[in-house]
Amino acid sequence: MTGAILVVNAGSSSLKFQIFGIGETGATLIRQIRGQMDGIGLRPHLRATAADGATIIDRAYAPGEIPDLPAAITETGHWLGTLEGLDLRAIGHRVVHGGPDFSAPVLIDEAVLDHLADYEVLAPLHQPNNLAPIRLAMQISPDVPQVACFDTAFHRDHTQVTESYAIPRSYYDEGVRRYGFHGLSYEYIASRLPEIAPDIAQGRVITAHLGSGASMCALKAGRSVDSTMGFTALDGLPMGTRPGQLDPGVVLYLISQRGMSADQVTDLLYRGSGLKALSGVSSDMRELLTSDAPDAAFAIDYFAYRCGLSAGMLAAALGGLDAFVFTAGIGENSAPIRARIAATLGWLGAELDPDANARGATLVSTPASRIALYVIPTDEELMIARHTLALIQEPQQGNPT
Ligand SMILES: Nc1ncnc2c1ncn2[C@@H]1O[C@H](COP(=O)(O)OP(=O)(O)O)[C@@H](O)[C@H]1O
Ligand SMILES: CC(=O)OP(=O)(O)O
Ligand SMILES: [Mg+2]
Repeated sequence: MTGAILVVNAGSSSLKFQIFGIGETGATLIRQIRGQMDGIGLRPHLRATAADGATIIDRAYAPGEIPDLPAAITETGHWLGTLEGLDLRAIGHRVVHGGPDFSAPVLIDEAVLDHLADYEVLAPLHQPNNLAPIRLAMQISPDVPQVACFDTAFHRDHTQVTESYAIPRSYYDEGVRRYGFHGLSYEYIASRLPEIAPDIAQGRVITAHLGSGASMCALKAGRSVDSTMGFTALDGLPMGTRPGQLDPGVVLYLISQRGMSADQVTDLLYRGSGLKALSGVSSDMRELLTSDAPDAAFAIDYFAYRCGLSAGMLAAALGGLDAFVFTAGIGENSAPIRARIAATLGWLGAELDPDANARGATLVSTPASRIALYVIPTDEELMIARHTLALIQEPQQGNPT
């Protein structure tokens, strides 16, 4: 082993991290530690396991101890600092928004960091949390190179028709575009498909990243051709606390008729909508599935219905569909939600195998299904580690700062 790479992935409801050893040849990554702090502000829990599955830490906190992501970053950073014998060669970070200027991973310096801070307004739930650990590491370990890997980068070869809004072109030129997010997850899934389903990897695949944030991506021969998210991570599918697709007229109404400020609308759309608002119970799909509240069932109906609509839209973008992949927290773990969504794909010829689905098999469709249905666990952290390793070995800062 020739040192290690720490990967940090700050999502909207969790802080995930992994440590990879770099193999002797410098070309391989060996997973050593995988962990996350989740339930932030609700039921905070820090867990980490070694490569053999042994628990290294399993600690629950009171909600007030870890009320938000910054507190999770501080606590997790403190715990990582107690690990002995860690020969860190680089830190790779998930950064949600790369805007128009970053279409590939980049080595971080002060100028890059300032540039990325400009995009905080475009991803208020994520970008500040993505940048905070970078600043912290710059202070603690200024000599360790840090790499930013973007959610938006994998989608950056979309055509201009896909990427545009029908508003004056000058807005496109200044960066108002449909970017799409969860790109590291989709890039990882695209890298797995040739191993899992070589016949399908070259075909038309919708991948549904259903977590606390949720989106779908249309993959053609492993490349992203469209996605449900846009300029920000608000568009598309309903999410834990975000509404998904919303007529912009609703925003105008909130401002002009309800007198809401930009901050109030931001808070409503990023933190006060989605499953949480519809159910009145929780933003967490696990809690909705076990709740007896009628509004929890309504929120699930809404989620499944909107997933079906988006799948239809992306199937049109692909000109047909060969496979559908479920991934992320809900997609990987919830058989009932997969069943609900698979039912919305019935018109395309999808047929779920209920036993395989209940078991959480990789292939969950029947042999007769015209569309193959897969469950593939995502690994954004491995994708980040791969990019980080590539960049520290051959630093090319192709992006402007
Ligand atoms: N067994 C499960 N059944 C239903 N939902 C689940 C299950 N396990 C996790 N989830 C859901 O996954 C979501 C979190 O997904 P995740 O991909 O970890 O999100 P993020 O990275 O955005 O924080 C939560 O809504 C959680 O309820
Ligand atoms: C972009 C986004 O919504 O990310 P997450 O799912 O981690 O909230
Ligand atoms: Mg996530």
